[in-house]
Amino acid sequence: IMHPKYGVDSNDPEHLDEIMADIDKWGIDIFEIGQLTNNRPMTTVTYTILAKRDLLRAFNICSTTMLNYLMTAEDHYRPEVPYHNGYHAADVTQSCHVLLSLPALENLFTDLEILATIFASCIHDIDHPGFTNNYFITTGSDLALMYNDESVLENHHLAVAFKLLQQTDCDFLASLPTKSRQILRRIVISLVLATDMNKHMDHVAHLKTMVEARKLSGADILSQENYSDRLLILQHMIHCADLSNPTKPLPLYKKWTDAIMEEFFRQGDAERERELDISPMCDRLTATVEKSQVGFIDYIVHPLWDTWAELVEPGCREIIESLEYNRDWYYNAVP
Ligand SMILES: COc1ccc(-c2ccn(CCC(=O)N3CCOCC3)n2)cc1OC1CCCC1
Ligand SMILES: [Mg+2]
Ligand SMILES: [Zn+2]
Repeated sequence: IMHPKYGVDSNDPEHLDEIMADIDKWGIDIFEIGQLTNNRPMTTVTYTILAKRDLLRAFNICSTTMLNYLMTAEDHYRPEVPYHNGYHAADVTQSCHVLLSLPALENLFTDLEILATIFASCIHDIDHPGFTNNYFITTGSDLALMYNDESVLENHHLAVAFKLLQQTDCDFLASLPTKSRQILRRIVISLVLATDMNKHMDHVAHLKTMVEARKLSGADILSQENYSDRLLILQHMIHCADLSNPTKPLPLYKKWTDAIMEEFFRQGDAERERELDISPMCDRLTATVEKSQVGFIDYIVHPLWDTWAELVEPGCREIIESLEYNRDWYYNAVP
């Protein structure tokens, strides 16, 4: 069967063609893709990337099965959640796609590692309820009980994503040899677990160590055959993509900020309702949105991207410049 060009139907195919021409570019408008595909940004972006990278052919993946899986997975993102929905999944997937194509990373990863990274990105927040790990832990939720307070949401995203493969005509990995399936599953698990903010400091430290060691040994940083270093780079990559909003063109960044703040405020509303302490930045009555973004950039996003830039230099220069421009904009917008 022939499928639509990007895997999904569009109310305005010409316009979608124009937007999707920028699929390899940092700063593509994910919101517009969603509007042109009846809220299917994740399926549209992921299918297009897999097809463009020839990964469907490389692994003999049936397009119909791939689209069944992607549509079902996208249906398991919650549209009522302001930030952690299918739009964010599409954004992280497309961002990883661009980072995978950086010149410094050319020919470094195997097709299986690339497939795993794109799969991990598109499902990395699946069935996100719109509350943080901390909320589930402090409220003694079943989810926290299930995962013993350890990367609760990230473990849930992984379990849901792999469970969906058992649905009829959704197992797009069926054609992979068992060994490849096991390797892919191992990579996907470690990448989604790497998106837990609690792992952030260890990640940055670990990558810094690796970059320093490579510099000292004089070896070209990115010519290693060593699997664990390649996995470390992919973990850092998906974490950078997950925290890439402040590096995007300002109009997009501001939309992401509005969305995450609304999600945080709804958590704050629930905490106020339940007479719990209101989490930082979650109180809509006292929040300082601009100041919070400046702090987020200075303490989290900039150090993370600086470490990444050192690894892939000079491929990240525009991204860092965009981040610094946006930081100044929010700094000057502080009331
Ligand atoms: C555009 O703004 C943001 C975009 C992304 C993030 C962000 C932080 C960590 N992640 C990774 C997922 C995670 O671990 N989370 C999800 C957010 O809540 C904390 C646990 N994502 C935060 C953002 O702003 C926050 C609100 C004001 C300053 C910080
Ligand atoms: Mg997450
Ligand atoms: Zn995420």
